[in-house]
Amino acid sequence: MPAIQTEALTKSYRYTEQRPGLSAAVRGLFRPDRRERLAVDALDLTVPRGQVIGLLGPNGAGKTTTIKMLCGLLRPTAGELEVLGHRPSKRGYDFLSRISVVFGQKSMLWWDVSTYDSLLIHKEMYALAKPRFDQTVEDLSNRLQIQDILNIAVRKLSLGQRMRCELMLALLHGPELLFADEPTVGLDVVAKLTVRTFLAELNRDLGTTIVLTSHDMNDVAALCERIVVINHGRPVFDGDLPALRARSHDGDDLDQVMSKLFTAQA
Ligand SMILES: Nc1ncnc2c1ncn2[C@@H]1O[C@H](COP(=O)(O)OP(=O)(O)OP(=O)(O)O)[C@@H](O)[C@H]1O
Repeated sequence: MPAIQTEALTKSYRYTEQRPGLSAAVRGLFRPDRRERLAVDALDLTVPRGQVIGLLGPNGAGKTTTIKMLCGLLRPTAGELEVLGHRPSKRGYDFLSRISVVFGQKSMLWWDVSTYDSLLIHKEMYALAKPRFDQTVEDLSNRLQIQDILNIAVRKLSLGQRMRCELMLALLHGPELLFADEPTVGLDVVAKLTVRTFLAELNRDLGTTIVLTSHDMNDVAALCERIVVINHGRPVFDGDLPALRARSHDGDDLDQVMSKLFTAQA
């Protein structure tokens, strides 16, 4: 059974267009201008277990929407979806204890308490036994080099420190599948390298399946054995790094290859 299997997975958002100006805003109260935006358009995707896949695309391509459906945070509008043999939107305990998600742009840590306190809350949520909890905390904090900052309030951490703590919290319960949505956004080169090395080791040592989104092609080149590029919610490329590089002409670097891929399909 693959880690992820989708068939014609579709999500459209309904929203109300806000018109500029006071009188238009008042008119809008009585006659709202309802619109629909197709964010993910009949996506077919199969991800085998143990794969590190890069889900790439321009801003607004539908990457975050796809990830939110895969982890059950959003209900699809249409299509079929199975993740680790489960229907994600049911949000069953067995499913939730086998996956995890980390967002570079959104914190899952409690802001006013230390990372260690957040870890203790997750220990209870996932019913982890004390010896396993202690062992995992020691192992992950060594790998992420955060032993010294576990007891500091999260709001006092730098972005790079917080991101490493986010990863630790996300992985405390030993998920088989990790969704990492822009985990290196805003990080300096040293912090980016630490996160990349950590994710590579996680996949190599524990066989964790990883779905990564990133706008940094160095992350993708270092980590992803497979790259799926989506635009307007549809795949426009599915292959490995050499196949992506093979699209390079006149010495284009990977950013230029991606840029051409985005605009050609727009
Ligand atoms: N709650 C919402 N209501 C209406 N439209 C939405 C909503 N959330 C996302 N969208 C739209 O859906 C499309 C896909 O958005 P999504 O956030 O999935 O893109 P993305 O590929 O993750 O972009 P980025 O790289 O900028 O994070 C965009 O056009 C966005 O404006």
